[in-house]
Amino acid sequence: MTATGSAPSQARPVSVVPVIESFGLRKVYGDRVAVEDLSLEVYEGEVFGFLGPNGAGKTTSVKMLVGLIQPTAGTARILGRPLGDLEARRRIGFLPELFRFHDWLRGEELLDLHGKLYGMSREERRRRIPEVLELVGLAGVGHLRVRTYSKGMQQRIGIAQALLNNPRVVFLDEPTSALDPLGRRDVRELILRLKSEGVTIFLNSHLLSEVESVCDRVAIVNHGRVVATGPMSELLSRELTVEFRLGALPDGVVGGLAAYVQVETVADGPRPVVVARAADETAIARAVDYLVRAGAPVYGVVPERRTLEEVFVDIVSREGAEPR
Ligand SMILES: Nc1ncnc2c1ncn2[C@@H]1O[C@H](COP(=O)(O)OP(=O)(O)OP(=O)(O)O)[C@@H](O)[C@H]1O
Repeated sequence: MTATGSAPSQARPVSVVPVIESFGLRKVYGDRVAVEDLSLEVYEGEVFGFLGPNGAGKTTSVKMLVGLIQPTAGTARILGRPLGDLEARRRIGFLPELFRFHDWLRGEELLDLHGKLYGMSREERRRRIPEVLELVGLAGVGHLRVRTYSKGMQQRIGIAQALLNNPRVVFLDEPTSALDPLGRRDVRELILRLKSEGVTIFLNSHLLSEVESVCDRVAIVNHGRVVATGPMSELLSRELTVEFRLGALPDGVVGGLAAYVQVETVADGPRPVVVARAADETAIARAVDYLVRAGAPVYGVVPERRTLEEVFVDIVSREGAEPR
């Protein structure tokens, strides 16, 4: 996807103006609770990752937020307006999961149809359609029928459709599932470019390395409720494993470490190595301070960097994630 205009930038500070606010959203189908209790806030200009195991209620949540289905209970505000508000819907872009296109249409015709549905004038559509085709890397193939597109091209035209109305907030449900690694990189760049323009992105994806590289904050949902949320850096620095490389230890020093971290293994010797679990980075700093005060030479402190995937698996398996 060629990014026209300015280069992607992550430098723009994320504001604290809430663009999406939900309060106890709930959706029940018959006797099945699809979403139990969804409460979250997403701020203007951030890339927000919405994660969870299969059946956790992600798609149902997104459908409620974009006004496609009615919640059974709870409320939400998008761009400061109530759910389903037409003014807000005009400024929302949405790429549904497994979107099925009118594949007999040409790419440009499909976008024209969606432009009409958004209420865009003929003039606006004529100007904007080539722009979004260029943005998603489909310039020059808009005249071909969608049925002749590869899966990756179909996903790109879906993203073009979601950006057609110059949205202020875009919901992307699995936007890269059909894309090859180059296509994924393109979408990542496009997301960062949109963010640099102040657009808020709500990203639903199972590709956790991708989420890790692009999201400012995330929420992990399980059984239809948020079980963890926060800035990406905070989530990744929770419950770290850390290795303390020490010198000759005065008696009882390792026992005293337990006040700061959970000691897992101690390898004795002239240079003892203590491996411990720490609640966060502050706990590591306190443990180091304690060691120094207790007269233990500290030669190294090596925190093990956790991936989002490890954090996700830890949180969800602790919660229990039976398929639903
Ligand atoms: N229209 C529906 N009628 C009945 N049950 C539904 C309906 N839509 C979703 N569900 C159920 O609600 C639960 C949540 O589904 P949802 O599609 O929101 O999960 P998800 O987190 O998006 O899953 P995935 O990651 O597999 O896409 C599931 O148990 C699903 O079977």
